[in-house]
Amino acid sequence: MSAQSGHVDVRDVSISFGARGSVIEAVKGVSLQVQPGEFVSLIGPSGCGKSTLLNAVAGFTEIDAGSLLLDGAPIDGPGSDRGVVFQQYSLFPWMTVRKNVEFGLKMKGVGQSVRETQARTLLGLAGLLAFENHYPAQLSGGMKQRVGIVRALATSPQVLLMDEPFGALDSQTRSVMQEILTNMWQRLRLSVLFITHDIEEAIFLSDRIYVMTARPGRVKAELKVPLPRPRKPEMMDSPEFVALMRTIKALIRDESLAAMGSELSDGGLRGLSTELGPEGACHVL
Ligand SMILES: Nc1ncnc2c1ncn2[C@@H]1O[C@H](COP(=O)(O)OP(=O)(O)OP(=O)(O)O)[C@@H](O)[C@H]1O
Repeated sequence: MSAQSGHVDVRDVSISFGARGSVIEAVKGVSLQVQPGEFVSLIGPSGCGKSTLLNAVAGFTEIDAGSLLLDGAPIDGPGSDRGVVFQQYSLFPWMTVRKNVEFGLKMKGVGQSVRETQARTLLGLAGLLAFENHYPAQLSGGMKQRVGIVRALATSPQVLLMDEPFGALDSQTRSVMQEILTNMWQRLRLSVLFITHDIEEAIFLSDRIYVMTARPGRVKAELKVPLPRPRKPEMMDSPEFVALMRTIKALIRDESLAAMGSELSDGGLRGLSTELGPEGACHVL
């Protein structure tokens, strides 16, 4: 089954913040795409505008220039066609797991029995059915984030927008979450735009990765991940994985150095080369 919708088109988008003379240019002239059913990650130095861009696609942040399209239609605010998952779990503490998941459907006017069936199906996929009547405070961090993902998926969005969703989790839980997310994504065939600081995570999960420059964030490179699906943890030792990891590390390090100023790079760190991965896999812009 291949996805037909969920095409995100970010065209020459610029976003700045500020008032009374002090303007911060967060994102400048960014163009990127997520094809229907594709898993795309955004990675880049801290403060380069990743969250700003994702928030704009979510419809939470206005853009100054360019255009944002979902399946050809302009994005002009939040909508149930996009599910959003943040690093903070943001569940309603007074509601049970299932009621949290049902919330978006209730807001859309979906009746009780359909809501319940849909919530239970998704909770089953995420291995959480046994916890449907628990409250968030009774769950571990990984479980809370799984509920957050299930909640974002409940309204059947075409696109899932994820901003460092596993950033607060320990590495064991994180890798289990990565596998759960990949499984759910493969079954549901939706598009994902995923932000992470973790290069290994970006490679393991993605079809393509955009590396951003230091602020104002622009697209520095676009890389295809040449690994088959389904992904297996042992692929992390493959030459392709290791080469891509090295390439992205160098690209980001160059940008972090640029952001920190030329003195540092003149003081012994200069000479770091931007090694390119497998031929054709990396397109430095
Ligand atoms: N609401 C806002 N008002 C003013 N400045 C903002 C606002 N949101 C973001 N910024 C600024 O825009 C720039 C980009 O921030 P953003 O959070 O998008 O970066 P990021 O790449 O997601 O960072 P990190 O990886 O550290 O989470 C930063 O300089 C930030 O201070």
